[in-house]
Amino acid sequence: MKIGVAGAGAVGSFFGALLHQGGHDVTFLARGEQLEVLNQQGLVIQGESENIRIGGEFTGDPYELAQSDLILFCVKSNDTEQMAKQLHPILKEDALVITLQNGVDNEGKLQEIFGANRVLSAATYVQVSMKVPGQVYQRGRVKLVIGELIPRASRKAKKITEEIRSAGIDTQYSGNILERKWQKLLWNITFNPLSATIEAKLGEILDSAPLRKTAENICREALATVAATGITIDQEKAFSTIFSNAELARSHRTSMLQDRQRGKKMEVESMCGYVVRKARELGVPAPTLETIYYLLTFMNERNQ
Ligand SMILES: NC(=O)C1=CN([C@@H]2O[C@H](COP(=O)(O)OP(=O)(O)OC[C@H]3O[C@@H](n4cnc5c(N)ncnc54)[C@H](OP(=O)(O)O)[C@@H]3O)[C@@H](O)[C@H]2O)C=CC1
Ligand SMILES: CC(C)(CO)C(=O)C(=O)O
Repeated sequence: MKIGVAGAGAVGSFFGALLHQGGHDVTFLARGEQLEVLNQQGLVIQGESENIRIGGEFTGDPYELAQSDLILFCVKSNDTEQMAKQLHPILKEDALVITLQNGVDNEGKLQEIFGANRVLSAATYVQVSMKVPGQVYQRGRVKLVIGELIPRASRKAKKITEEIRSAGIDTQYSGNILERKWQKLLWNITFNPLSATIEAKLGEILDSAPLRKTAENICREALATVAATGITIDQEKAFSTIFSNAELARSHRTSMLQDRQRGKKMEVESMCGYVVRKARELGVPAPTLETIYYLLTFMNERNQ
């Protein structure tokens, strides 16, 4: 399959590299220093058990993705519309776009631009960061759960799941991907905004009584919001899974913390803003989350 990676940062470079290794023809769209280093040295993945270096096609020109059968959509959510509008006029009409992004609001934005039928979604389980350009540092489990957003695209989602699995990536199909993405969002909202506000790794949040209590409050508020949307989630089970999974990622700097430390705009709107607005709309009190949302919004504005 011809695959274009739209946004070869941590997630895009990592999954693009695995697909390249698995025999797919992958083109990585990058920019700035990242692109310069990729062109000079190739891409290095520093995994838990091995380091791999891959060559491949690295470009700053979106037209080089025009012949892709599949786009791995991996920019931060603040860049979703801009990247989608660049790609839409140049892609083949039957090319599919799969979002590996966190949150649950990129899907709708992509469907509006590419059409409902062409967009798939993935819940992305991986811990990756770019310590220096051209090098992705990966820890923890690697897994994708893929699904369609409208029932008539299920055949496409199953086919893509198979293609990605056959490249050696643990990949599952889900008939209810948005619920799965909400579950991932619950994890992210519990830790990403707090970790970015106080610049702490997950282990520090888990070990400090006041920080842990704050994370628990956020988690409870977000769980109540999800319940009010009508999605049925076992709240106690979800709560304990979120905190036990965090134990497995103690040394991870969340992607939002990475953005803060690199002076990049954080994904505040698609993560906190989205849930805060949903809570307000549904009459669910979410004071902790709302406060963190205001603090992060201030930080994003100050950095612009
Ligand atoms: N990091 C993680 O462990 C995980 C992240 N996620 C989610 O995955 C998504 C991607 O995260 P992550 O990979 O960490 O983010 P990164 O910032 O590392 O990657 C995004 C990349 O896209 C590039 N980009 C943006 N716009 C363009 C453009 N027009 N042309 C070329 N390149 C462009 C960015 O460049 P620049 O840096 O110049 O802006 C950056 O290199 C997010 O939604 C995140 O929440 C999900 C699971 C785990
Ligand atoms: C914490 C993690 C790695 C969970 O997959 C994540 O989604 C993020 O850093 O944004």
